[in-house]
Amino acid sequence: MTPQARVQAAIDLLDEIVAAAREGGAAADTLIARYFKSRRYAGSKDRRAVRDLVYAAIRRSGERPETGRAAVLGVADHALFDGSPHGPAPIGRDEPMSGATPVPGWLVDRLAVSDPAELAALLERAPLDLRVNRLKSNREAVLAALPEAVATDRAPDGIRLPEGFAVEAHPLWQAGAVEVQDEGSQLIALACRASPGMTVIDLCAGAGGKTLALAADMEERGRLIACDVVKARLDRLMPRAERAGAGEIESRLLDGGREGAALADLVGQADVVLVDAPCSGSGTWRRNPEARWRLTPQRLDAITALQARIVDLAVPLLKPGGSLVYAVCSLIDAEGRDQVASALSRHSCLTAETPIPHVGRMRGDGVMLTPARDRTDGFFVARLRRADQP
Ligand SMILES: C[S@@+](CC[C@H](N)C(=O)[O-])C[C@H]1O[C@@H](n2cnc3c(N)ncnc32)[C@H](O)[C@@H]1O
Repeated sequence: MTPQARVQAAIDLLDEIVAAAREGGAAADTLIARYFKSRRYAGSKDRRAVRDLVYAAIRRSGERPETGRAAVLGVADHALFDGSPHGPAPIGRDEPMSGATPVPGWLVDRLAVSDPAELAALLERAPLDLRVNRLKSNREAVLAALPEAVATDRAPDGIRLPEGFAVEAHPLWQAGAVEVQDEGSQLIALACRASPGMTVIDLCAGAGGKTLALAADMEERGRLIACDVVKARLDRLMPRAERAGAGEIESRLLDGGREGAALADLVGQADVVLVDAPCSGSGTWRRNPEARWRLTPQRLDAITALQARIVDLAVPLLKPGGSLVYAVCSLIDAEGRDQVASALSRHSCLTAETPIPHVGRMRGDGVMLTPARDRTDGFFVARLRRADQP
């Protein structure tokens, strides 16, 4: 492909990505893979160049662009818009070009961070973090086996690797000694203070990233119950648990809207309930910058209503003295600070505790972690303790 044809390919792809973001269609990665499947003439260098251009355009623009061409005009060499065959048409006078904005305009005032360096860091490339699985190994042994790795600053089992490290091909990963997990996620599992003998419920377990960290803390003693409403996600947990040597995890599929039915026997039983709630994912834009084009005020309202409903499901599961750990990978206050303030006002039995001493910055009754200050994904986490007497 000529450089001009690569630019046109990026424009065509971005048209599809913009439409999919508007209509709730497939993710950018899926659309890129599909595009090249039907264009076998594109070599690996072409694919990489087009992909890089597409992602540069997505990262540059917090606002969903009107067209793929407006998005590409912001990142491609304008000399390539020369009208040559298979390339883009020459640039017209006053042609719209999408601006460089990290955050969609409507969200600017709703984020917990406003400093330009904090905002820019939300779109920087994310590091590759692993959690060493203490059921199989320890950090010193893994660091000795991976000379390119360094220990993370705060998560005691975390290590950080250079970009592009093929972790799933490594024998340590295949043996279950390490799991891919951002240091921020590791710190949230740590906020649960799970220990052997406890009953711990991971209410929004997904494919079990944090469940596995909790299992290591519990050393296979006690009860660890992983719940979710999506069967495909829970199904992915069991093979991971097997690889990690965490065989004692119970999993429960919940019926969305009628979750209480499958939780009835757990009322008043839990030392800890982790609510790693479904959220906008605004703290993980650096991994998924396209998510900014999909979020709308209406969608955010629906997400926050669901979060509040899940908190209300979690509270009765706590035993007196038990703790609810609420977390979102988001820096939108409505999902973090305000959600917890509202939970505390609805449930007078709860009081806020410091989630993780000396980590992050206080935000309301919780703590936030940000890419710029903490070098993690963006998170909000709070720990709410139920009074000893019911
Ligand atoms: C942020 S993700 C969880 C990620 C997971 N804890 C991890 O560490 O990999 C949120 C999860 O909440 C689940 N979810 C959505 N609605 C739910 C509900 N009503 N009850 C329980 N889980 C729900 C989603 O399916 C999704 O897997």
